[in-house]
Amino acid sequence: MTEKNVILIGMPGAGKSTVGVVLAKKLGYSFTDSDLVIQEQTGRLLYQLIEAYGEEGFLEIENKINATLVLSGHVIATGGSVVYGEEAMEHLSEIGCVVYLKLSYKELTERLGDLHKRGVVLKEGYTLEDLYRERVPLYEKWADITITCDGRNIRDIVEEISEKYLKESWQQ
Ligand SMILES: Nc1ncnc2c1ncn2[C@@H]1O[C@H](COP(=O)(O)OP(=O)(O)O)[C@@H](O)[C@H]1O
Ligand SMILES: O=C(O)C1=C[C@@H](OP(=O)(O)O)[C@@H](O)[C@H](O)C1
Ligand SMILES: [Mg+2]
Repeated sequence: MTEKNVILIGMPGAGKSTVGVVLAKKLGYSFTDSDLVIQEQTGRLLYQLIEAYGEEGFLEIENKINATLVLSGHVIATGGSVVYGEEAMEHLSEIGCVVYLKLSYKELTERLGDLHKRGVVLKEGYTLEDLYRERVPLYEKWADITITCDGRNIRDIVEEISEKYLKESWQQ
């Protein structure tokens, strides 16, 4: 690994975007949210992309944009569906330390509102539980560090990530 970045992955609602900005401040890094990069590069909102190109089309766009991010010294909050993109995940693993924000199914259901309003990529007939079961093995596969977030506040989570990241010398 030649670049120093922290990449946050996990289910929608796990806290990637909110934790990411606080972590960036603590590490003295910049902050990038892949979802916003997608919106900037396409000139459309995420739900508009899903409407226009369908879920598969959105995943292709997400894969391509994340696979071509050129960043160093950033905390990168990804979108929850990025783990379906093989090229994206290979690239992100190359440019930094991948941190999985793990949240139990129970706490996730309490935190998330209407999934469709949130723009979650959900195949026809899929429940949140199906999605959780399908994705957890992917998050686990790509994680360099896993942080259990249940019942914990943001400051606490940021503290644990930065401690583990700095200890493992990922930043060199
Ligand atoms: N540790 C936490 N405890 C309680 N609420 C949290 C925590 N982390 C995030 N949240 C809340 O959960 C919601 C989803 O967070 P967000 O950062 O958008 O998640 P993601 O980017 O992973 O989808 C937000 O309303 C946020 O304030
Ligand atoms: O998990 C998903 O299917 C998605 C999560 C969203 O990001 P967050 O994980 O930040 O909510 C966003 O990328 C898109 O709407 C799809
Ligand atoms: Mg987010």
